[in-house]
Amino acid sequence: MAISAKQYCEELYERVVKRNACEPEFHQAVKEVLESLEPVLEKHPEYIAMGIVESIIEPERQIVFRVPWVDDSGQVQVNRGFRVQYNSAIGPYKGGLRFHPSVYQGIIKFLGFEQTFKNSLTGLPIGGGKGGSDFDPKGKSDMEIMHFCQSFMTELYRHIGQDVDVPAGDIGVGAREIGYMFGQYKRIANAYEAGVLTGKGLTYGGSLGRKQATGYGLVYFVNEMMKAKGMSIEGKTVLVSGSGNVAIYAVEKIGEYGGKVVAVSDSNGYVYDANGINVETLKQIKEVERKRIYEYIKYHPSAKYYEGCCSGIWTIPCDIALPCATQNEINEEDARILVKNGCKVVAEGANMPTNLEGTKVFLDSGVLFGPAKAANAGGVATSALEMSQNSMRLSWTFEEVDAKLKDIMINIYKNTSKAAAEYGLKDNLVAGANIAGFVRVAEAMKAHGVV
Ligand SMILES: NC(=O)C1=CN([C@@H]2O[C@H](COP(=O)(O)OP(=O)(O)OC[C@H]3O[C@@H](n4cnc5c(N)ncnc54)[C@H](OP(=O)(O)O)[C@@H]3O)[C@@H](O)[C@H]2O)C=CC1
Ligand SMILES: O=C(O)CCC(=O)C(=O)O
Repeated sequence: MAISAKQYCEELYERVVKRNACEPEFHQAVKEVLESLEPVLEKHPEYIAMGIVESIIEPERQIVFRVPWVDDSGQVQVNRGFRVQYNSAIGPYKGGLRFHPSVYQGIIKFLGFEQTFKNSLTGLPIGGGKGGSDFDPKGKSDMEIMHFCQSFMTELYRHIGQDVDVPAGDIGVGAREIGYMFGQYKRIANAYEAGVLTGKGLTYGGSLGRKQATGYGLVYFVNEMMKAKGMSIEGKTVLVSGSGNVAIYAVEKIGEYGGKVVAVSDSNGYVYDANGINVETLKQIKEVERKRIYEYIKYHPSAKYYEGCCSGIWTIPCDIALPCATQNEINEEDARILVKNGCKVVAEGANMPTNLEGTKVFLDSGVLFGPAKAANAGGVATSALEMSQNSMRLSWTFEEVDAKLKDIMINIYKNTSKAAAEYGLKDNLVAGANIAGFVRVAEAMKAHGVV
């Protein structure tokens, strides 16, 4: 007798844990997806019979490499580099590079796995991938960053290409790092292949609007979620964790919609400004000076700085919470405090910032919850728009890119809520995003046969 979808998913999850030991973030990401897919697999047993679920969990290729470089004191340093080419059913592998000391195989795998579903949700032809290194950019000189990026690309270049695998930025990787890596790629490959990386500078093939896209897209998604329930961002109090690329442009767009962000953070602490976080100050400190968030109170002495990582920010009463720093920054207790203090909307700018228990608290409490795969997909979607412009050798205006981004986020909201409702899970956008993201990739894999 055939086993039920539930039993299949439970047994598969056990095998995943065994085969990928000591990778808790990866297990967490897989568990959430398998739980969401149970009703789909009941209705479509062919996905089990054809091994689609098992295949989608297994990366197509995992590359691990040595990254030697020389620091400013002449000392040789050796880091580890990763690229996980997760799934190419619907397009070339696509996803960012993360430079952070916490990076190891399990982090890159969870990110690559989630990226596959996210990229599918954008409706654009991009497969899933992710990479990075345990290199810590903090406190490094510009020369050290350049030497590291060049060494990283000296190995990575042989695995990527504009029709093969297209990396971009993530934590610790912005336009500066992409610039150094692009320069090294061009030199080694002896080709001006503009579409090999995205998030490029505007003078050499970058797209207007890419820098803003993840944060802006997140707020477009929040706006759609709230509009559908007769609510609006205007006049709402908002918390944004992190103070990097995603956080800065989420703060900016919330302000444009009439909301007030009262706190932002970094891994050392958070700043509370009852007058509303000043986004120009934030850009000055983080994008120009590359300093810590406590510098904010030097510009705005009435604001307060609280030392300590990372839950403190979630104790501030708010209407909307936007976690935009890193994985598992909201646990069950943080979620309970947010709900108790009146938070009605949570949308994930970071990847997997809420753990499984925290997510359950939000869903059970009727909080409008926008999961990362859907809510932060605006960044990679705009990367795909950058690839299109590179292929056409054209540049769209900021307004053109931003209008396309907005349409994409509106469609992601529609498709995730429709998929949730179709399987009797109305308003559960976690399930909706996993289901809608899965089905598109699964159908392509089915068409390709066992490959
Ligand atoms: N950039 C993009 O286009 C996209 C990014 N994302 C996700 O958004 C999140 C933020 O990325 P992005 O803004 O690009 O990265 P940045 O490097 O620009 O900023 C990261 C921010 O998060 C904080 N942070 C990072 N790690 C930790 C940690 N372990 N504990 C506490 N705070 C931490 C950083 O503080 P500190 O400086 O102290 O380390 C910093 O304020 C990530 O989860 C990323 O995967 C998702 C989609 C697209
Ligand atoms: O723009 C990209 O290709 C990747 C963005 C990213 O890393 C993400 O969506 O998590």
